[in-house]
Parts: sequence; C-alpha cells; structure tokens
Amino acid sequence: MKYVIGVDLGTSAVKVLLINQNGRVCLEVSRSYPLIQEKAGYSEQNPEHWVEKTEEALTELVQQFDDDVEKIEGISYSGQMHGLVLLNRDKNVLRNAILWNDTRTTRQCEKMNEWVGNKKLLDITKNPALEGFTLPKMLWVKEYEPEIYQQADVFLLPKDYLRFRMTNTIHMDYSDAAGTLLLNVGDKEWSQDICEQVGVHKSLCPPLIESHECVGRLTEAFAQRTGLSKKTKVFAGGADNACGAIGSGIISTGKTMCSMGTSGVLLSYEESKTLDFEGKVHYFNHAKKNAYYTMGVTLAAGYSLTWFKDTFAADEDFASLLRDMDQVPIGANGLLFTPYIAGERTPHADANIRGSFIGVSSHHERKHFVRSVLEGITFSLAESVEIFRDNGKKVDTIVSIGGGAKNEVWLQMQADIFDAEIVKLSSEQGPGMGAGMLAAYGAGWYSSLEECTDVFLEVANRYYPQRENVKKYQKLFRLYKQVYNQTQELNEGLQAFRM
Ligand SMILES: Nc1ncnc2c1ncn2[C@@H]1O[C@H](COP(=O)(O)OP(=O)(O)O)[C@@H](O)[C@H]1O
Ligand SMILES: O=C(CO)[C@@H](O)[C@H](O)COP(=O)(O)O
Repeated sequence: MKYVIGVDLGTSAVKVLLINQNGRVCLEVSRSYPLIQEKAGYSEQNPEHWVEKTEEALTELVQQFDDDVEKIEGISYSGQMHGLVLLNRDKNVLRNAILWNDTRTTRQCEKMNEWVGNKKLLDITKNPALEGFTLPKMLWVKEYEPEIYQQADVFLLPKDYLRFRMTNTIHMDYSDAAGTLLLNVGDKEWSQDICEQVGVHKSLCPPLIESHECVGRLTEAFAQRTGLSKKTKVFAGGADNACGAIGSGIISTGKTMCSMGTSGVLLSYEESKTLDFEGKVHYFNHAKKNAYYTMGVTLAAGYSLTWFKDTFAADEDFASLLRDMDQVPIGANGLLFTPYIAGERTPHADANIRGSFIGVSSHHERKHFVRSVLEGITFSLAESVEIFRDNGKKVDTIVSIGGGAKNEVWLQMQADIFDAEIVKLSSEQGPGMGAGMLAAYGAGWYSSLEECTDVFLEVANRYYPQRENVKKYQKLFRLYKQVYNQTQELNEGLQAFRM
C-alpha cells in the first residue's frame, strides 16, 4: 500500500492526514495554536508555532504509523490564505504573520484605490482592495514599520513558509498568490504594473508554481526529527479554499462548496477567467491547473461559535454545547444573531461593523443563544448563495466541509437555509484531503485530478431541505438582512470605545 500526507495549516490548528492509495484517511493528528490579538482588528500568529506544531503532529503521525515510512510517497499543503510572512536576506522571519482576518488596513486599501484605481485592480487581480488580502498588509508594514520593511527580501504566505522550513525551497502556488492582490490572475504572473503603482519591489515576490508540482524533498534534518523519509516528495499545495474545493470534488462547472472553518466560505467552480462579478465575490485561480473559482466569505463563521463557547462555556466541548440544538425551535424564540464579531467581507466589506443579538428576552436560555449563533452564521453565507443565484448560477447541491460539518443539526440547517441539498463526505477535512489529492496526482498515481476524485471522495450522507423549515427561514432571512444597515451607524459610534 502507498500513502500520501495532506497538511492543512488552518487558522485554529494544523491538521495532518495520512491517506492511503484507496483514498481512505488512515490517521489524523491535529495541533492547535493561538491567535495573537493585541488591539481591536489585529490578528497575528507566530510562524514558528506553525512549524513547531506541524513537526509535533507529523512526529505523532509517524509514531502511530505501522508500515514503512518510505511508502509515504508525497506530502502537500493547504494553507489559510492571505497571511503576510516577511523574510530577510538570511530567510529569517522579520515579524509575526499578519493574518487574513486582521482588518487594520482600511487606510491602505483606500490608498490602493487612489493609486491603482478600483477598475484597474479588478481588471488585473479580479478582486477589489480588501483589508484581509496580502498587499494592504505589506503597505501597512511599509508605512508603520519601515525599519522592518527595509529588511524584507521576500514575502510568503503561511503554508509557503511552512514548506520552506520543511524543504529549504521558496515558492508560492497560483491559487494562494491570487489572494495577494499582486498577481495578474488571468496571465498568471506577478503584476509589474501594480507593484510600480503601489511602490512595492517585484523582487519581493517569490517564484510561482502549480499546486501539483514537486518542489523537492524533505530536508535531512526535518525528516530526522519527524521520522519521515527524506525520499518523500513534496508538492506545492494550495490555498485552503482551493484545496477544500479539490477535496470536495469542486473541479467542474456547476459545483458548489460550503466551508465552515474559522471563516465561512461559499465557493463555486469557474472555468473562465473573463466573468465579471464586479468584485462582489472573490475570484481566484484554482489549485487545478488553469481553472478558477469564485467565493463569498464570512469572516467569523466557526470563529463566532468558538468565541461563544470560549466566553460562555469554556469547560465544554462543541458536542456538549450543541447537544440540545434540535430541541430549540427555528428562530431561537425570536433571537437573531449577526456574526460580524471581527468585521465582515461578503456581502458587506466592512471592517468596522460588529455583531448583534437582536430580540433578547428574559425567556431566552443559553441554548437559544447557541442556536441563533448557528443560524446567524448560516444566514451570512446564505447572502453569498443569493449573490450566486442572482448572477444566474444554479445552486441546488452543496458539499459541506470544515469543522462545522461535524454537526448533523447544523448540516440540516444549511439545507433549510440555503434551500439546497447538502452533501457530507466521509471526511469533513476537505482542505487536508485536497492537499493529499494534489500529492497523489503530483506523484503520478492518477492521470488527472478527476480520476483521483473518483477514488478518494465518498459521500457519507445527504440532507434535504424541508419545505416547512425553508419557508420559516425565508421569513427570518428577510429580517436578518436588515440588521446590517440598521446597526452600521451604531457601530461607528461605538468604535471610539473599542480597545
Ligand atoms: N463538533 C463540532 N460541531 C460544530 N462545529 C465545530 C465542531 N468542532 C469544531 N467546530 C467549528 O469548526 C471550526 C474549526 O474548523 P476548521 O475547519 O478546523 O477550521 P480552520 O481550518 O480555520 O482551523 C471552529 O471554529 C468551530 O467553531
Ligand atoms: O480569508 C479567507 C479566504 O479569503 C479565509 O477563508 C482563510 O483562507 C482562512 O480559512 P480557514 O482557516 O477558516 O479555513
């Protein structure tokens, strides 16, 4: 039997999967790491934590593995997108990574619009200037930490830095490069034009590579520390949402995925690079060669639930927190939550908006709050479903992945709120699975990713929309959509009180 490893460098944790030639997940180990949030809107991580925790997870995986490590033929990666890692000439990290959910860069986005122009930015990068993307973070460091910026020799994204530490090679794949706002998405090259207009040296951009391409092998030292073989080939990998799409079979037209991770994502496969969504949804290169995808992003999906759990039920696990959910009626007895606890991206690109519980009454118990959190997160993603449908897409079946797909009540809720059939696969670890599939395809096990999908992906369950529930949710959704406009000004007033 041959094996591959998929490493998913998420925001809450690194998850490593050992997958055999039949596509079955044989072993799964995860290690979490913290977010560093020094001020409102700031979100950072220490890249050294990613390396340490991945090394620990892989070491444990090898200890549990009862076959010959040389049979592990490939490793590949899926990584949280957009996070800025700056390295100096000696390839040392210059500061903490500034993550995708850090929203300190509103001013830099405004400057980008002034310097480049929104239309040109959309023409070249297919996306508008948003706080979460990488280039505004580089401009922030240039403005506020010039002594650090001057030392920068190259920038990387999170999983590229991890791969560098495991192989000593520097690359970035197209699917992740697309989220930097420095890539010409259609031409698949760094944009000299944008670099010049914003005053960033193109030499800071790393060499580009396809997601299934081999970058080399593990360094002797990394292999020795983890017990892996230094013969194992290492493949570039991709952005977590691109890998999640591969790991859910979203590799042909008409397919849609929902990911409930720290962020929430509603993603649709695109064959063409010439569609125009006017920047309402993100438009990126796929990890499948010369393909694309569009997606809407909820900044705090699983993160809203994690926040609630950590704040009000710190000693419980998710299963216990969500135990009574099917006993609570739809609409949580008149309680509505908006998940804007870290600002929002789709459909409201707004770093200042914050969440609300609307309709709190003395009849509400903790379980009503929990249900309203799940409903609010799902409504937020339903706004992305609505954008896709308004643009003529048929969204009738959605593959659901991520930590949130572990919960049956939430999966049924997705079917009812999205009014679509929800498919749960045998592993909810879509990004790690997709990374493993890139390694299997890169290692030559299959002649195409489609062939790999046929072997690797297995449907575990399907959830169908229940008409009565759909109708109730449609009424609630109309109310939900009003909350943003009605709370926007209030939140601006509250900004002065945020730490
Ligand atoms: N048993 C569970 N039921 C529902 N949601 C869960 C469960 N376990 C974890 N989650 C949610 O999943 C999220 C983590 O999902 P994951 O896909 O691992 O995220 P990431 O890739 O961002 O690290 C958490 O924020 C949490 O809200
Ligand atoms: O910013 C985005 C996509 O644009 C996020 O989806 C990140 O890629 C983080 O993903 P998770 O850790 O939530 O999977």
